[in-house]
Amino acid sequence: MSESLAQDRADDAAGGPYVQLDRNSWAELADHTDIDLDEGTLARLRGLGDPTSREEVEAVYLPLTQLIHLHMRHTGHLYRASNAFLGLDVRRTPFVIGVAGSVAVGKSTTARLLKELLSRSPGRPRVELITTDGFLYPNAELERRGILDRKGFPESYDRRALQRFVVDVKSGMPEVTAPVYSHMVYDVTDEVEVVHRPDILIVEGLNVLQPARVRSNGTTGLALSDFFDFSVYVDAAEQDIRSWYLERFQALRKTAFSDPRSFFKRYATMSDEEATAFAHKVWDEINGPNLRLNVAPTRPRATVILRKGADHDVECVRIRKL
Ligand SMILES: Nc1ncnc2c1ncn2[C@@H]1O[C@H](COP(=O)(O)OP(=O)(O)O)[C@@H](O)[C@H]1O
Ligand SMILES: CC(C)(COP(=O)(O)O)[C@@H](O)C(=O)NCCC(=O)O
Repeated sequence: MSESLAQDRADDAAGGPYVQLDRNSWAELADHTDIDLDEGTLARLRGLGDPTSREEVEAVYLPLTQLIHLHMRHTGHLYRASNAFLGLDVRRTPFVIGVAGSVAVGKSTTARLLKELLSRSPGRPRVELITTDGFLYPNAELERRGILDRKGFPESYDRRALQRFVVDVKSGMPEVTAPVYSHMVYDVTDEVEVVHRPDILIVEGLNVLQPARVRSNGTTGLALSDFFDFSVYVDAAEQDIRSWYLERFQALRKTAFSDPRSFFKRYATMSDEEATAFAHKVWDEINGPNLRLNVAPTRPRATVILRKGADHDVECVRIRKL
């Protein structure tokens, strides 16, 4: 048994803050209302190599959408009542959802599915999604700081700018811009994304559940997750995530890497052995250590943990009850 699974079991035995439901018990919670995704839409939302099926959407993502909707309704009531008590004339505050997990675990598919399903839920809320990679420091700055081989580690992001972005959206600013990262050029671009007062903002990224940093004087500030109303951690065993990463790397060689503009274009023409050795190295020296040191330790901070099995299907769901 892995250390983290053993810890989960110990937490359960001690009556910990989560309730764990297996896939079937979780699926039964859905009331099978009107939300449906056709195969074409689902194909558009899936990440490369991600096999998420309609059955998975129904069994896992519909109950999750309903649970989020419930939280959203009650959070809305609470804000309104609290603002009335304080005599504040504030517009509705966007409901912010964080989606965290390792590189290659399938966070993007989860985030895109939630965006689509939530926007079809009662009241048809306007949902916007941003990924945190736009807030990575540009390669030149990472190089200046000596951390170009630490892309994805917490220190490789402009955390202050990311937090400012979420605070600005949450405080109702009419237009808030976020920088855009390109996997193709392997760097932050000059493009920006503009978020216009959504009802729901989804923030997806490796480190969105990181706790606040301790300042040199021993005090702590606010963390990005202090502005989340709900969060999802997409979880799986590291050996499974590692093999999804390696398979995706091979698939990218035949697709994105063969574009002459791709930063990785030399891996498209390299021998299989050399390319595989490179992908192993990136996992073993960057993404694996980042998962173990920084990403996985934030898992207990999530409202919901989706635990995937080796076939990518969610096997069980843990929900914070306290
Ligand atoms: N080098 C790359 N070139 C093009 N697309 C990539 C590259 N690396 C990752 N991607 C794509 O970027 C998205 C985000 O990947 P990642 O950060 O690993 O998160 P996750 O797999 O959890 O969604 C995925 O859709 C993936 O297919
Ligand atoms: C861009 C990422 C850091 C993910 O960023 P996120 O949107 O999760 O903030 C990751 O997908 C990645 O490309 N890591 C780089 C590992 C490497 O140096 O190749």
